[in-house]
Amino acid sequence: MSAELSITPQAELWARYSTGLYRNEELGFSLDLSRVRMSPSEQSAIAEMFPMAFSAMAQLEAGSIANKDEGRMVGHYWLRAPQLAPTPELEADILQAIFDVKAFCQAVHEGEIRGSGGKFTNVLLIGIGGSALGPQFIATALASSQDKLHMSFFDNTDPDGIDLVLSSLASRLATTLVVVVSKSGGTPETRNGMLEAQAAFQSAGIPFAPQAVAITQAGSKLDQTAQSEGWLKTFPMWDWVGGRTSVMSTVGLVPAALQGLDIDGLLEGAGQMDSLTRVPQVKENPAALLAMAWYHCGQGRGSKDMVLLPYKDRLALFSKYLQQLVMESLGKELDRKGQKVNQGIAVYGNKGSTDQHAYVQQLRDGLNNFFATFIEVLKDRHGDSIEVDAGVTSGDYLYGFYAGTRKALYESGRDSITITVNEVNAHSVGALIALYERAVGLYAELVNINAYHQPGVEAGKKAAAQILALQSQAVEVVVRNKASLTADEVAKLANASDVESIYGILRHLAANPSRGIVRHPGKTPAEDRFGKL
Ligand SMILES: O=P(O)(O)OC[C@H]1O[C@](O)(CO)[C@@H](O)[C@@H]1O
Repeated sequence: MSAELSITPQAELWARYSTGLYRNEELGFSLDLSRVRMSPSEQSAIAEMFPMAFSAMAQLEAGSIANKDEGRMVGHYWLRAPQLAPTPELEADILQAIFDVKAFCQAVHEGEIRGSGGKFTNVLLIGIGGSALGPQFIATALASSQDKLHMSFFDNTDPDGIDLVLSSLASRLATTLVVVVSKSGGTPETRNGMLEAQAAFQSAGIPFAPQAVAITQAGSKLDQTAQSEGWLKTFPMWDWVGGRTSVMSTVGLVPAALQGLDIDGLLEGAGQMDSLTRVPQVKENPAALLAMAWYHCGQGRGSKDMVLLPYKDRLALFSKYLQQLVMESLGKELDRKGQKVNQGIAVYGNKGSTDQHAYVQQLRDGLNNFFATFIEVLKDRHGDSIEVDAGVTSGDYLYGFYAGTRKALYESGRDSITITVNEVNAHSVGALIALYERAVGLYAELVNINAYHQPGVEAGKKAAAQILALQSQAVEVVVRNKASLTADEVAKLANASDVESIYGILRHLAANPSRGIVRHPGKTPAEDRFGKL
């Protein structure tokens, strides 16, 4: 057999890897698509769609109304390149906000701004979705023993979860700075968290307002509350920054700076990646390469899930962060022509090698309905490692498990992407965030959807409001009646048809004695009776 036909798979893969690897030495970043089975003709076919995507992205950065459904610009790239903002006023606003964040946090760190108990020791951030996920991801990814303030989060309206955080803050409330984050200023979960925090401060006899910061749009309900109650500080959010792309705005910069993290590094890393992903050639643009691989793997319909496997504990929250960034951006019913497409890419993952002892079994041998994205971090740790075997460290094992899993998946016909960074630091975290923000934006152009609105979440919010309205009707009926009633009887007396919702509401209330409702179990839910406690 002639030499050129005797290429072994390893030699062929090595050739594919080394010729196709996208690398940027300055950022210490590389992107490997060699384990995505995509022929040159398939790549060319997808690449033909990119000039339109690059042009749309350029218009977006120039200030077009890229979010047509909400009539808004999409300006998260300007947060790390203010000079790109479409007006001098916006540029000035961005620069002023960064200046104010630094000045405020310096005053907190130096004790010029203090709590009733002295210098601040803790931050309690209250937010949800993009108003919490970005701050949580960065706080975890960049945490160190040098942190200036300890970070805690309310990111849900779960009383038990709130109690758990409050108990960890117990003796330190007097030196805890509360940062309430809500772009709309009206998200119920965040409002509830704020009220719970205020109640905790009140029962501890600590004034809340002097230790409270709001990050929200001017004029929002939260802004009005902060102004009327005389909170310590407010920072602006702008309508041209979406919640899931807000981490480089005050939403992420305030908590990161309070923690003592390098916010300039975050912004610089993101800005450097933005420059790379602005290049209008697919092969020279890491975000375009990523979007092309997503499109190929899922045939432009998200038919395969994106499994995130960072082999670094610090990056464990990245998959949760990307779930919102990717799925709230791409998970849409209609495309921009109004056609029903039910688009999206499902995202899940945690970290390697941990996940090899959880679901990698199915990835290797089960349903081939995914593509993996490995994130390899070259630097093992600060300082030296012990040897766990002769000449082998735990970091060698982590590398071996990554490389082995990548090989095992490829050999069983599963595609994977590998992103490699030298180490996890503010620059590389900023760059990773920016990479995915751009890849989502470019991919959305390929499938012609608006990546910047979220109509689907409004449905859930409206339904929740209906349930709460039903609750007050049901309670009023139960309290008014001496005899206990079945859910069906309550529904009839409340002129409500949704018996099951009434049952669920009353069963939940009865499980929490302080609510004054008791459940007398019958043989079936229909026979359960509810009365006053
Ligand atoms: O910052 P807000 O307005 O409280 O919204 C929180 C989150 O809720 C959503 O609006 C809907 O999930 C997200 O887009 C956003 O990040």
